Amino acid sequence: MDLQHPQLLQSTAYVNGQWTPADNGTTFPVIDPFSGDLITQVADLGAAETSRAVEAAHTAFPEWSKRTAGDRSRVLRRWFDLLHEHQDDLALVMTTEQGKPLAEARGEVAYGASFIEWFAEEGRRAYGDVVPSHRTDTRILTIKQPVGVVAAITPWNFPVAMITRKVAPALAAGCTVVVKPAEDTPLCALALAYLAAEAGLPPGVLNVVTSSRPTEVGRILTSDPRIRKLSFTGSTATGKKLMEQSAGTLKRLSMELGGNAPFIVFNDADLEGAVAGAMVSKYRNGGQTCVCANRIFVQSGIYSDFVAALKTAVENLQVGSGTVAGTDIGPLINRAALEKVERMVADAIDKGAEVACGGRRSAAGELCYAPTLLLHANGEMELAREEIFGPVAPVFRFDTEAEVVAQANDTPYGLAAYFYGRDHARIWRVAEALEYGMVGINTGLISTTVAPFGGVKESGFGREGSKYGLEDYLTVKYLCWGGIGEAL
Ligand SMILES: NC(=O)c1ccc[n+]([C@@H]2O[C@H](COP(=O)([O-])OP(=O)(O)OC[C@H]3O[C@@H](n4cnc5c(N)ncnc54)[C@H](O)[C@@H]3O)[C@@H](O)[C@H]2O)c1
Ligand SMILES: O=C[C@H](O)CS(=O)(=O)O
Repeated sequence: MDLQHPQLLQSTAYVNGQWTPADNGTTFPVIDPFSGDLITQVADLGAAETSRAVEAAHTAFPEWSKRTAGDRSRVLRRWFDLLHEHQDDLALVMTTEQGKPLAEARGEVAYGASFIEWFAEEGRRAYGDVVPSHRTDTRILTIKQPVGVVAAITPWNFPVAMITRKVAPALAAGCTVVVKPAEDTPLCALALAYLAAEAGLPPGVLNVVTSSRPTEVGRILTSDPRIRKLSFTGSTATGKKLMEQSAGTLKRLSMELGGNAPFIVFNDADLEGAVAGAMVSKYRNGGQTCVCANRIFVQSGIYSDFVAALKTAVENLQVGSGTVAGTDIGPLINRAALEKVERMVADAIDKGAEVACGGRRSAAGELCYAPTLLLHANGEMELAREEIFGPVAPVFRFDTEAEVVAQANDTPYGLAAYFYGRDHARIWRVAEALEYGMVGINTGLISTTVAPFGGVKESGFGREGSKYGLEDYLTVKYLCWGGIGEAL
């Protein structure tokens, strides 16, 4: 990997300000999903090392939490600047370990950095209240205090942004953090830790535990009483397990889980805009995002024109190495992901889907899947019930507003939904009727640090980004000040 700053490529965990190998020296491989080549071996930490990382965060908490919000903000601001200074290197690390095209990787670095900038500012406005008292001899106040030591467990699909979206508000609030990144993509997490240290973050405030044994590490992070909050981004199945494991020590939780996004196109939609929105929502990161359009519902009156235009756009997507300019779709993250996509497409075809294009592996690379458009999709298909997490767009046809809203809501998930239409009354009706945490109206791209990101139902709870994101890392303390007596 040809980095301008090779020291960004670390291969040991980061604990208490030290680059730390596993106690027994074991490592696990990090593989380039496009070439299949070994990038590097990374320290494979277990329970004992994880407990020491928790100890480090616990020890660092008093000093970090007592700093002024302004001091913490200045460190975060330097970290933000360093991410931009090293954007190209960070993007190359990301594309090499995760596979997304470099242009998307650069975009993710900027997106991830935006959470650091945002919460560097938000952290300075953790205001309390002075409350009109219920007694003349008593004064009532509230103050905001950091929740304590935070564990963050993050996925492979956005290996920078999913970490900064948690770590930035946590640090801004005065918390300290232990991060366990996904085993497929630990290198971005280690590069972020390197730059955080360069920014002046004290030892123990941010710790990164790399491991190929998430269950073993998770057991420590969910059971250690010194961890007061767990923030998790990943599949709903894993989120449920972690929630159960956290009950024993009653941890605060944020759960950013799986999705099954409907993308609805009404007859009066702007056709060109709807096609562009479907493309960005479906095929960003090769379809490996939690807010990807997972079911595309098209009203009968616009169906033929929309499908024809969408097919042309899908057929124009370029599949290949993320490091090659012009690539739109990189490899899937691993073989299991490829086999899951293949299984879901085969199931859909068995249940009546017609392949308009794609529907097969791509010759561009071992883990590449051809951008796919499936017609005549129906609710019996597995891809209608579970997130595909691949470059496959199933199209469902509908006739009425009531029918499509019912179909869109017929899922345990509730993360993101999208619809295109121009009738203002219908926009209000549908936006309010969709059971999702986030709704894109005439847009397929909704993710931004200024807005609250999160879901309902089995897509989780808590919000990341926005003015709400800091609250997940704060507690509200009520002060009841008596004995004041009457004015002299
Ligand atoms: N809602 C969101 O903001 C959001 C964002 C990105 C991804 N996701 C979801 O994440 C999923 C894809 O990511 P993934 O495949 O990495 O999910 P995953 O649940 O398999 O893994 C996520 C993280 O959890 C860890 N993990 C897995 N099992 C664990 C266990 N038993 N104990 C402790 N840690 C464990 C993994 O090592 C990884 O770090 C999709 O469902 C996607 O929708 C959601
Ligand atoms: O996978 C979903 C992440 O939240 C990525 S993004 O925030 O939608 O870019």
